Amino acid sequence: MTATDTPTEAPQTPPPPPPATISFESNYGKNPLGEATFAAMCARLPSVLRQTAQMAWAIDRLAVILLLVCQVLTGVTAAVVLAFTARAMQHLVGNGPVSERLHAAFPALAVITAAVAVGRISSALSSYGDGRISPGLITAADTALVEAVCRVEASAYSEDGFANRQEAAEVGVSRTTMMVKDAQRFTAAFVRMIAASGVLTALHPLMLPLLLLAVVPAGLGAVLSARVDYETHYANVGDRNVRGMMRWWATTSRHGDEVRANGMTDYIVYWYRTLSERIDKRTLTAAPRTLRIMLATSALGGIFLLATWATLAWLASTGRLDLAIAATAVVAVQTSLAALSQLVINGAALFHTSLYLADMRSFLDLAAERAPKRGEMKISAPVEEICLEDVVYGYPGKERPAVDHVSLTLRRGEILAIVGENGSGKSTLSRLITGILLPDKGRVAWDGVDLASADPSSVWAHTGLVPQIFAQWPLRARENVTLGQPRTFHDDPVWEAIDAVGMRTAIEELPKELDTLLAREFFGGSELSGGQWQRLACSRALYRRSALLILDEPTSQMDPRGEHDIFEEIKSIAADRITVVVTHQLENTKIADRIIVMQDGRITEQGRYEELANGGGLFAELLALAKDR
Ligand SMILES: Nc1ncnc2c1ncn2[C@@H]1O[C@H](COP(=O)(O)OP(=O)(O)OP(=O)(O)O)[C@@H](O)[C@H]1O
Repeated sequence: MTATDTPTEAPQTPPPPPPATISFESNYGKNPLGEATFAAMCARLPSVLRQTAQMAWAIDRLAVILLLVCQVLTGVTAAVVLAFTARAMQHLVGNGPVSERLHAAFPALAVITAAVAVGRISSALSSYGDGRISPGLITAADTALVEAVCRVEASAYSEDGFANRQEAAEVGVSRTTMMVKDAQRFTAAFVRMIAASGVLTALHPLMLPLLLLAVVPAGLGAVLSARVDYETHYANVGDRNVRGMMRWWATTSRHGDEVRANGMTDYIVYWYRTLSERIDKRTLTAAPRTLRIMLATSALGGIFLLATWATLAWLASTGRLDLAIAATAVVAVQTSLAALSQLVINGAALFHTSLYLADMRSFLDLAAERAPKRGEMKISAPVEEICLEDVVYGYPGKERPAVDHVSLTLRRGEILAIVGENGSGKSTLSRLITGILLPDKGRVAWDGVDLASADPSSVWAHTGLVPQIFAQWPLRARENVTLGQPRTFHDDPVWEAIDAVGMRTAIEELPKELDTLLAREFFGGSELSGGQWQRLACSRALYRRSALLILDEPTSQMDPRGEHDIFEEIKSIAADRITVVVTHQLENTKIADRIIVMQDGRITEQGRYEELANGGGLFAELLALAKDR
């Protein structure tokens, strides 16, 4: 068929597959609310209030005091309004000319007006207090989450459910914004309710229980719908997490070419829509449940409210309640009703928020558990020897270890090359050498110090790593070199690292040289080519002048000159450090003092280039394949 031919019949192809169903069978696949009773859920409120208060106190004590004063004022003003309404009513519904009755009621009316004004001012001040606390609270929660994730042992990322719990915690962070507002509204309603119900009970002891019956169903409804809402959220966490990741990969300009030129757009859009519809479907199945709950509880509440008004009418019409008192009771019922409704609605909101915050807290606890607890031993430079003794490491959920009984000694001044086929364990071995991962069996020791008992930051103060997949930080060019290092007063060391990877001209051509933001997406930002980014990643590792330099496929995107420059630089600085190069470019291993060949997690050959090239093993075979073009 020629290029201009068109097929006469559309080929039969299966429809595109829907997104994979993500289900978690682990502990975290189970909704923690599944078996919680209504009473148990309500019992959470005091602890949520206490935690909110503690967190707010740590952010802004003055604002917390202001909020507390305002809550008390709200209650006092509500009580004053009701008490003086009763007094004013007695005058207003009494006998005599209207002007006289008004005159007699005037002082009480003035007090009511002043109390209402104070109530309004305290409510405005409450919003101000909340406004002062909330941003700090969100920042504290957000940074705590980012820090916790950055600090966990790298092995935690591979644990079942870790990413999903992180996603759930992210929702908790975004809900922090509601925390103070909900708590403040809840306590304000509580104080108002106490004040109003006190007055109401003084008017007639039967009124309050009836009112309570009228609003409790609404509270029950709000809590039960919050529970349904959370259940839906919980069921959707896995899908939402994958959708979020996919969204980033699909829409970031960095992968725009791959998406377009490989004709991926239609499938990605289909995938995204299908997954979103699956999430929507779960959300929609919750809607009738919520409706049923709301209708049933509203009906029940309505019946009790009718009973309250009927009782009031009966008390007044049978003379059991004075008319003036009955009129005040109407106001007190309205006030109590509003306060009680606010109490249950905000209580339910607080409960709702607390569910998400509990996820955040439990993730932070998990992250704290997974934070390195290795020991206090310090590593100091220069590092003379790194020794791996019968090291085994397997990723969670994998049957076969990625590194299997490896013993190896690296000495200062040596360049070690690690080669082997894909998946043979080269990167895992380098992660074990740097102490990013700790072995399941065996030990890795730097100058005799077992990394399992060494403070990891003291280890990483002496490492420089160029990983296979490196970050292109949206920072200035200078920070892309110095990131992770203390600042220097001048740029000479930065330029030195840039020269070492042959990037001087490219950086000088940037609009603001070292000050240029390396992110094309942002105004004033610039972009580097793939190879230039890789050179910059190498300069970042070289700049550290570390005792251990590990380069995992450092030149895969570089032109021959860049590759030559890097390897020359590696050779020239090798005497002071231990250098490890992981590479598939076997010619590059000529610079190594020793090459190890990995197969299925084990070292199967080692020696110098010439020995291995003529040794008739895997190295020789791979070399022959590389030359057979
Ligand atoms: N984070 C991870 N979680 C689970 N398994 C992993 C993880 N990283 C690697 N593996 C598995 O461990 C084995 C060794 O992987 P490793 O990345 O060390 O190989 P490699 O030799 O560096 O491969 P390549 O040449 O492709 O870079 C592989 O089977 C891989 O699937």
